[in-house]
Amino acid sequence: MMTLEELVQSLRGQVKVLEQAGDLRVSLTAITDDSRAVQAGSLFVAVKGEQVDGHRYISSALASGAAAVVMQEAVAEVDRSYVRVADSRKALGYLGSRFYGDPSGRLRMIGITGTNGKTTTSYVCKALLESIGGRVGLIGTVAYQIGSEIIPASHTTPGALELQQLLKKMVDGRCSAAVMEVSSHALAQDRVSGTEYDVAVFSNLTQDHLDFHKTMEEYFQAKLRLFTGLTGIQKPNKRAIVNSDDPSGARIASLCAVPVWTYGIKDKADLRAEQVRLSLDGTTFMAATPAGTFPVESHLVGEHNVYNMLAAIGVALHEGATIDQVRQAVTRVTNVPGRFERVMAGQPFTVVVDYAHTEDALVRLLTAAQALKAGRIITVFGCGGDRDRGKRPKMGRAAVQQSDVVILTSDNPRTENPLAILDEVEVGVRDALQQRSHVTYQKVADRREAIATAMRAARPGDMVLIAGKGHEDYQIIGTKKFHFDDREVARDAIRELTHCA
Ligand SMILES: CC(=O)N[C@H]1[C@@H](OP(=O)(O)OP(=O)(O)OC[C@H]2O[C@@H](n3ccc(=O)[nH]c3=O)[C@H](O)[C@@H]2O)O[C@H](CO)[C@@H](O)[C@@H]1O[C@H](C)C(=O)N[C@@H](C)C(=O)N[C@H](CCC(=O)O)C(=O)O
Ligand SMILES: Nc1ncnc2c1ncn2[C@@H]1O[C@H](COP(=O)(O)OP(=O)(O)OP(=O)(O)O)[C@@H](O)[C@H]1O
Ligand SMILES: N[C@H](CCC[C@H](N)C(=O)O)C(=O)O
Ligand SMILES: [Mg+2]
Repeated sequence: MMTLEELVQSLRGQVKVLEQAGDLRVSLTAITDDSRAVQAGSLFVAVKGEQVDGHRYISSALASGAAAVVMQEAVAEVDRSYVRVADSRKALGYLGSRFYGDPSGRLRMIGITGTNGKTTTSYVCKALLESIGGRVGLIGTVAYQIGSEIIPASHTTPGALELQQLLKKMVDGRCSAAVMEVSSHALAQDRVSGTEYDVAVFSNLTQDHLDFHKTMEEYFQAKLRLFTGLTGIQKPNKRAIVNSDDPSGARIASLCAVPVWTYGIKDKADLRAEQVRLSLDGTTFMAATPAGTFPVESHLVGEHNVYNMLAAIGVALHEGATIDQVRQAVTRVTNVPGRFERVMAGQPFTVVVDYAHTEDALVRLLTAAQALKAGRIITVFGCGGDRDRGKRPKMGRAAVQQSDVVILTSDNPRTENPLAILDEVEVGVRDALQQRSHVTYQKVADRREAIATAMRAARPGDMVLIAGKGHEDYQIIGTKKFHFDDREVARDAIRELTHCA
């Protein structure tokens, strides 16, 4: 058990303590920022959220037996020990880290940020680091993994306390390193305060999440925090690994005060891919790195994955992997769930499920498909509700620009009217159709029906791309989650074809 005094020491130099009252030696059994989870002896941290203000729940937390409160606002009715700080959301991560034994200080911590490529890079990174020896934990969009334990992910980057709990589990589970995706939401909301990274990776920055960040500059500044945050950390041998083919990457490299390795294909980067050969079964290239130049053979498809591999190779080399370890481990990565995942059910055409849900991702997916296709490209996609509306027409345009058949459908409509979302995507579709009038276009709001329509339209040699939901095994309509898996639905639709034939 820990006292409030011990916990508050973790804020020193990080978050200003404005006021304290009561006995700070009070022992705390748990820590939470959710009044509904308070038990006798808990510390309740009142956080101002995006939806509600946690200070409103202080009385309820006290009624449930909270032993102490950390808060930002002066609240009159607190009759227990309390500490008032300048920023309770930022404090939450530091307090959590201390409560769970500063786990990030006991692991090699790899943080990966950027609009696209984080999940893929994290999977490759985990495989590469495991080749050095030792267990490697993983936190990201698809799942949280601690050894053989796999916890379905609620967020790409969990909330501050859940994150510290997971990292503690990794320490307890004798992991030597943790690879994690760090979303821009997490950086903006201080979910990773108190987490000390050894290596930070930047993949790229293109439009997404402008519902939350408002401008691209604000979005960039959120990503940048992962890199400027490295400076204040005491760990030895820190490094930033940054895609210098992306203009924002070059900017991050110039603003980062720790040693940097750049990576890229176009640029004269520290880690470079040369002689890239793409095929539907995988990719080969020569990796020119600070440790030497060597051939890489991978099952991952598309040029965008060359970037993801270079980033992961950079991390592994920095962490001490040998070239042989890297080469063997890269080849062992067969597939990242829902990323260019082939569905093979005996059909005479190619079916790919992919998580492209931004304009740039869709362009990269279609570019890969264009280079590898034998017949036409049939693209089924939509855009998520309650998310950045600005990306909708752009994705519509991108789909038409590189497909032969476009079937516009629903992604996760959430609380929006699905048809209204389609209308917004359609603005871009119609715009691009003016130049590409040969493209066949349909709108099928029901995703299952849209996938079946694509399968019926496919001829031998065609490539059907089902984009946007990747590994997701659900569809969110309104506030309800229904079971829905593009891969399963595609397989069912193919089976229907053979039944009807
Ligand atoms: C917009 C957003 O990011 N919101 C996140 C945010 O919640 P919030 O600030 O809105 O919290 P709130 O509901 O206002 O509550 C404020 C405080 O009051 C407390 N409270 C609330 C009610 C109550 O009865 N008692 C109580 O004490 C809450 O526990 C909280 O401490 O902080 C929460 C905890 O960290 C997150 O769960 C929540 O994610 C929401 C559900 C979400 O959908 N987020 C998505 C957009 C997201 O985070 N996505 C990113 C990026 C995805 C990617 O690109 O890969 C991700 O990392 O997943
Ligand atoms: N390096 C890359 N650059 C651009 N697009 C990419 C890159 N890597 C993958 N993509 C595309 O983006 C999609 C999402 O990739 P991935 O899941 O690895 O990224 P992410 O950053 O984790 O995404 P999210 O933030 O949604 O979790 C892929 O399915 C692919 O279409
Ligand atoms: N982490 C991303 C995932 C989007 C996936 C897409 N299927 C959607 O629902 O929009 C987000 O929450 O914006
Ligand atoms: Mg991800």
